[in-house]
Amino acid sequence: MTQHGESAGETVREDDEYEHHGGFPKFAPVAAGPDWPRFVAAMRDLQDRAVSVNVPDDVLAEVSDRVEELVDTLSPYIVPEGQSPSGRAIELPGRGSLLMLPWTIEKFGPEGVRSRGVFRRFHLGGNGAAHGGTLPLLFDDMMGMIVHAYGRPISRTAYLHVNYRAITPLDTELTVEGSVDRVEGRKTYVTARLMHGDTLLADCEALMLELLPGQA
Ligand SMILES: CCCCCCCCCCCCCCCC(=O)SCCNC(=O)CCNC(=O)[C@H](O)C(C)(C)COP(=O)(O)OP(=O)(O)OC[C@H]1O[C@@H](n2cnc3c(N)ncnc32)[C@H](O)[C@@H]1OP(=O)(O)O
Repeated sequence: MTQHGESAGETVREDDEYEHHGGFPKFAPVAAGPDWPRFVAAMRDLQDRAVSVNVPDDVLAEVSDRVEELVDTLSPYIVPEGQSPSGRAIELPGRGSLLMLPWTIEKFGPEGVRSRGVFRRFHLGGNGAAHGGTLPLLFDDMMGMIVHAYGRPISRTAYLHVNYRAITPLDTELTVEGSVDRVEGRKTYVTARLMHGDTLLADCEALMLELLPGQA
């Protein structure tokens, strides 16, 4: 058997590598346990605090001890990609993933996807506006979901073009909506718009390329 690489100190065989690395992992939706939403919500609050406080040294030392304890408590439960509820609990804000914007999907189908939510203090760029880098994160995840909801095979973003049309406020309910414009062979062209009421904040066009067999 051909040997391709090392993982966590173990040699990975070709058949294992195909299953875990050589193709895109197969994700299945999951119903997260009752405390997962609470855990993720508390972690989001913690992130907000982490970027917004100015803490006395003694308080910070104590908090750091407790955070390090939490990290140690969770460490034995690390699982491979695709096995955590994170990102797979589609009914939760941000699909239950701390990385994703904590937005809730309102519409999900071949005609398009719409999601609603707020940018929080954690997403602050400058002068009260969302950081410019957080919009592509929102759009890129939307593009993946739009392609998925359209029934296209797993595709990767080849490009993502964002036009920033107006300042994106924090703590303000916004919507993002998009759909497939056209499909040309492996290429799916997708567009989406970020709105505050009737005001266009940003729009985005992406080229999503269907993966070839074996492409990751
Ligand atoms: C669990 C329950 C929940 C379910 C509900 C949620 C679902 C949720 C799903 C999420 C699904 C994941 C979504 C991941 C979305 C990412 O964010 S992926 C991460 C970001 N993207 C990447 O890392 C991609 C990196 N790039 C690559 O891997 C490779 O470049 C690609 C994109 C696979 C393409 O490589 P390739 O297959 O070798 O393609 P190549 O032959 O170069 O080009 C093919 C054609 O596309 C054109 N093309 C390629 N790149 C470009 C470009 N940048 N601009 C213009 N044209 C281009 C070429 O010119 C060529 O055109 P033709 O000559 O055929 O006309």
